Amino acid sequence: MSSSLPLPPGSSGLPVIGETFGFLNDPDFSTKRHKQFGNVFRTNLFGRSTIVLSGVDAVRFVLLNENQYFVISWPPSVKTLLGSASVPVQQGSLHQQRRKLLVQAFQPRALASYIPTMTSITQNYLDRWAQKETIRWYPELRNYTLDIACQLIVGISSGSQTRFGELFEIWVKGLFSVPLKLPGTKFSQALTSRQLLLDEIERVVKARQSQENIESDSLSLLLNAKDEEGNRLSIDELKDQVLTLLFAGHETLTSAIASFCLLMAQHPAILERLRAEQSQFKNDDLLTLEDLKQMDFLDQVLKEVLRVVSPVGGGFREVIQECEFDGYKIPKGSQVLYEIGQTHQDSTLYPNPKQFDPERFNPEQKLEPFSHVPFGGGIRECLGKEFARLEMRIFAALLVRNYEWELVPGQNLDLQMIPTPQPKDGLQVKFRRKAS
Ligand code: HEM
Repeated sequence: MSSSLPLPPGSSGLPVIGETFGFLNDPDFSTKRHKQFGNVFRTNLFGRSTIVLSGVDAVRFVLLNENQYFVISWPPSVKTLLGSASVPVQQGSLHQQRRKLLVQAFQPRALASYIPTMTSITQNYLDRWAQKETIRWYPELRNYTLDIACQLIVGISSGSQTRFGELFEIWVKGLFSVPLKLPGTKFSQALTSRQLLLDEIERVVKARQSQENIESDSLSLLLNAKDEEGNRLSIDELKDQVLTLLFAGHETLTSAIASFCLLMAQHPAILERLRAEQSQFKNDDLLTLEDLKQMDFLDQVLKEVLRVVSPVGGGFREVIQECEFDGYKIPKGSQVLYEIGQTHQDSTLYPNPKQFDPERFNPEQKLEPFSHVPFGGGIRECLGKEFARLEMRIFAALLVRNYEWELVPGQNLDLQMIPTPQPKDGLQVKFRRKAS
């Protein structure tokens, strides 16, 4: 019986705040504790007793026992600001039904229809950067991914330059904050922005409903999507889902693309191999799904980027039934954190884990299930995984074909980890079009 087993080793830290401060501020918080205690340790985060689990067995255990031992758990600020209808917040059968509906915006046909828009926004940004010489790339990349998300998810052009983009940034800043509804707090500002964003989404939805020609974006697909009983999403639910997709599709992708840019600047031989692969394709900027599928080395490189710097560090779950892992009791009512980034650094899975080596993902190497989980897994696997992979491939292909960039010396390239990993000084580069 698990009740007689010991709790995992670790410390609860200070009263109330536990070890939250260290978790948020020390990039080696988990590494130190795993070294001392092994793959499982106990701590206290965000006011809750938390068990942190790392490694392939732990990830499999958590992700395959969703709804049996674990359910999704979000800090109160995230839950309120995403909205009760948002798919990452929903649980049980409703969650599964809603996923089936939303997944229609990410089917291969839908993805293929997104390629021209992704390509032209990418090309516009690349041309603009080439005229600037030196850029602080991270904020530019945030605008870039937001523009693509706004265009393809709600049909709003140049979103980052609009009032919608401004409101969105305020809303994002409140997501992981203390949920105090006092004037001036990040949380109340975000709540106000949420309402204004929902109003704007409603306006777009209503305009779309009265429009004859169908746009090629997720909103059109979601407006028409039906569940098994033939029901469509209500307008209130649609608004929450659209806001969620905008968020999920923006921060994570910015981090992933920026890591690609940084790692390629630091690994010129790999960049040269990528350029050689791209030279096999027609350089007319008209990418097709077929071309993208044949970029095998690029695919390996992007997998290694997501391993070395995982945009999402892990996922929180609440324990709904006491269970056992690795000889320890996992008590009901506590929360668990399954770790993605730490699992990707496990030297038994990835020898010399700090080294950037795309050959780890050579198709001849057999990958153990749940050892490479940048997009999570099980019934909550990332809904936008293929959208993200598509955007990353388009960006990377167009970038390496025609442009070169070098890191401005003297900047701090250490990563700030929250909310997603990003170079502390914003990734400053000299950028230009390659001489042909
Ligand atoms: C490189 C980019 C991305 C990464 C690394 C990533 C990673 C993840 C991870 C790890 C999860 C699961 C979290 C958990 O288990 O608690 C997740 C869930 C999710 N992702 Fe992504 N994501 C990315 C891009 C996107 C995009 C582009 C979209 C949509 C346009 C998206 C939509 C979602 C949604 C809706 C969920 C919740 C699924 C559910 O709860 O059923 N993601 N993502």
